[in-house]
Amino acid sequence: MEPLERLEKLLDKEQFEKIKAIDSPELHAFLADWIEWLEPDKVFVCTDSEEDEQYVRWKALYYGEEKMLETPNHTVHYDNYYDQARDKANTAILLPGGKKLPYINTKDRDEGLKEIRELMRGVMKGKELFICFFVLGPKNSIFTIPAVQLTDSAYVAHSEFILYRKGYEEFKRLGRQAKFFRFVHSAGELDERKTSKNLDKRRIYIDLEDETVYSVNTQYGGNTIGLKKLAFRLTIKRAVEEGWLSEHMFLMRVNGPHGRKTYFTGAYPSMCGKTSTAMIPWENIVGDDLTFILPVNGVARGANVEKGVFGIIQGVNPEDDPIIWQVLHSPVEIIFSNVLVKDGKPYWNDMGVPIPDEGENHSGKWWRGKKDKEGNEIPPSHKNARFTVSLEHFPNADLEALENPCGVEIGGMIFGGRDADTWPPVREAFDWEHGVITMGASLESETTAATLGKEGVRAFNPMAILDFMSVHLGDYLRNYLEFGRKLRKSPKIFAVNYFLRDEKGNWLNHKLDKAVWLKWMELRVHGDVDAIETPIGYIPKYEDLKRLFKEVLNKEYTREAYERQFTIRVPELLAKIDRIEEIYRKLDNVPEELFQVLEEERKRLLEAREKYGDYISPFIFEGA
Ligand SMILES: Nc1nc2c(ncn2[C@@H]2O[C@H](COP(=O)(O)OP(=O)(O)OP(=O)(O)O)[C@@H](O)[C@H]2O)c(=O)[nH]1
Ligand SMILES: O=C([O-])CC(=O)C(=O)O
Ligand SMILES: [Mn+2]
Repeated sequence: MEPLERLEKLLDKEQFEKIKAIDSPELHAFLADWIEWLEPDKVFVCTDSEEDEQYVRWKALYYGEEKMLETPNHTVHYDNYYDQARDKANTAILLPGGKKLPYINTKDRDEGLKEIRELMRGVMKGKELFICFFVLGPKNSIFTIPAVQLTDSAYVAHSEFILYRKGYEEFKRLGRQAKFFRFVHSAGELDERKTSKNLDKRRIYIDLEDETVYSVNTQYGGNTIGLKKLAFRLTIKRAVEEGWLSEHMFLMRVNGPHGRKTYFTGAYPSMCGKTSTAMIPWENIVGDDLTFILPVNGVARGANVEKGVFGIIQGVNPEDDPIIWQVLHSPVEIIFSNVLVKDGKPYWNDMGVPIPDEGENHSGKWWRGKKDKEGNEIPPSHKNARFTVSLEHFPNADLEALENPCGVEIGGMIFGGRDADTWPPVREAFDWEHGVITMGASLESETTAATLGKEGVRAFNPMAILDFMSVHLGDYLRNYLEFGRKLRKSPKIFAVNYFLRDEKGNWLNHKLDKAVWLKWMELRVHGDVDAIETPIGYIPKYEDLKRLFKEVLNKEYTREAYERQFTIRVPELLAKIDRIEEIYRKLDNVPEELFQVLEEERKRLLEAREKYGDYISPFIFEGA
């Protein structure tokens, strides 16, 4: 039977008409196959109408995946206590013939497909299937990629309406031309709290060949929201094949002197400051997690893949994050996940106001001192608890940049991670290659609660993207290096480190100091200030930072603080180069210039040590 005929039998008339309006036999076949396989009781097809979106919102409440909070338009969603973060161990890239790729969890494609299909057979019996259409990137633009999501979780569909641009009309417009991504998700069997039950059978499999991702027995957004980190694996591959960049980066506007607007991207691993940076007062946010960068007439132009924020809520407080705080306390549409709720109000760790001693949270009924099965005390909210909200509600969102079908010109690209003792707070690369290799490709960061497993372990994480990598690292880096060469004017590359500590473990910087680093980088993009040349790149001059600290934060910045933060730590830097080189030596197919650039940096550090010792004050380089 033809797919459309099968669909006519599977769907009620109204839903069938919505599908039939899209002229795509490929889509019809995909839908017919999967609806027959998943066996939902009911199917709902979402168009771009407000009515259909409203239906999904309501179903999330009706099925108990979300509950209303006191403030209108606010809801709370819980994931299973053991389903609070991305599950790296059970996420795999499917590759034909059991091919392996370094640093990537791979699985034989046939085996993986067989396994996941088995797990999904009839999994939606008794449930409703939502079929949703979205696009990645701004609509009708050089960045746009259409995607269809099948899910039995109204929470997942609801989250996607907040986070992505609607795509039903785009599917209709493109018809057979659409080269679309597909996502098939089922939360699986649910427990009485409406959280996924069969976590031992949690699987997330990415099929690059069919550009399809399957996810089952999980609800946590990072494992389930197709257009977010699942699509990301697919776009990384497309980008490498087509010569552009798909990155784990925020996109923001830094406001320079006399109304000058300069756009920056920043790649930091999960829970390492992308949202906090893009949301910093004084500047404007375009995106906080995923950016596409295309070469357009010799210029790097970037666009936010998304239109909303799935942000970490722990630590959001009125002083450090006034804008997020304000939005979270206004009656706009927000899903809070895995927070503490008491009398209809959400609470989270380190929110800077008193938190009740009991309520409901990700562990069920909660009271202070409650322990989990492992004997660990359960905090009020999970460390990876999040809020989901559209960017349009943020007073600091640069909506023009967000919707620009040509994206915005990127002036600077920043790399950073959790690094207690090696990199200075901010520095600028000598050039594209130097930045890509010694900053991006050499990124290391301590692990966080955004993934299941141990926290605080220093880990190699090139471009903050390793968790999502879907191609050989060598091919990825070669594409990066070539990308810069295609440009008339390549963005300047910078590295930041917000997480330096002293011997006692205290932070060397305040959370808002990044505002100063951003202003300095903006000036550097336009050559407005000089800098000090060191073996690892250019660092700011004390006088410039002193002035900026005063102007931006109204703070005195002492020579002692500067010297401590910007000391060039030669032993740590050399040890890092050794670690990174060793990693890349073990891989085949790494661009040769990576080793040259690392070797040059090592030589500069050794020469400096010869002259000035292990720990070199920035004032020494300034005088040299
Ligand atoms: N010490 C310190 N902590 C910071 C700083 N900036 C951000 N953080 C902390 O870093 C954590 C997460 O930061 P986010 O900005 O939400 O992380 P993200 O990079 O957007 O993460 P994902 O959404 O997981 O990709 C929060 O717990 C912040 O409190 C800083 O300058 N200093
Ligand atoms: O994908 C997620 O779960 C949230 C996120 O941004 C990340 O972990 O980088
Ligand atoms: Mn992220």
